[in-house]
Amino acid sequence: MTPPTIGVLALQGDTAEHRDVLDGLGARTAKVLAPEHLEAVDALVVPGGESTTMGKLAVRYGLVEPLRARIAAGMPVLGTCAGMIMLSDRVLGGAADQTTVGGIDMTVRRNAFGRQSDSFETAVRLDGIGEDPFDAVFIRAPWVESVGTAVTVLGRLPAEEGPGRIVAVRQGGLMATSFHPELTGDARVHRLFVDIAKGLS
Ligand SMILES: NC(=O)CC[C@H](N)C(=O)O
Repeated sequence: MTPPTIGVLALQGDTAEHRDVLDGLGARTAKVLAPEHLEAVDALVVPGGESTTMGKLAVRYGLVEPLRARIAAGMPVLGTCAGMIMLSDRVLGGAADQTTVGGIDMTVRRNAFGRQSDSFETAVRLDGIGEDPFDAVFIRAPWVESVGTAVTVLGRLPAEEGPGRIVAVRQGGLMATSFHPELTGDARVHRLFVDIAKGLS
């Protein structure tokens, strides 16, 4: 079986870091900046960055409908931070003209943690990556307010960070994290996603 090619949406945000982690896992990666690039990949990472800008660029590059179509057809996608917002069916605190792609039956709150904790790092237990908690970096992150019945919660903030906010989810081949798994030198979130892309998980 040929290994899947995993695209990284390169409109905006930290694309290079995701490609580095995926390359380190031996995955084949490709930049996605146009609809024809999307046709050439088997799975996609939507990185962190600024979801309003990313949404505008996705419209300008004609990627919104192709992305929705591929997601509807079952393409696995990992969305991190702004990427989580892009994959969410409903957004609270979005800009008036916020464009998302959707796919995961959830409501996220944008910039949810407020000024006091704009950025922080904390250990999060995640289903599917083993027992050791993941060192999760949150940067003006969203949290998940609620999920539909088809969504599996993979991880929540630990009790000392508040009332168990959901920060990682999966719905079929779609996976999303509030935090930036590409920044801490721990490839387990990406490994899980590569396994999903290979149909192994
Ligand atoms: N690090 C990030 O991706 C931040 C997300 C950003 N606050 C947004 O709303 O898109």
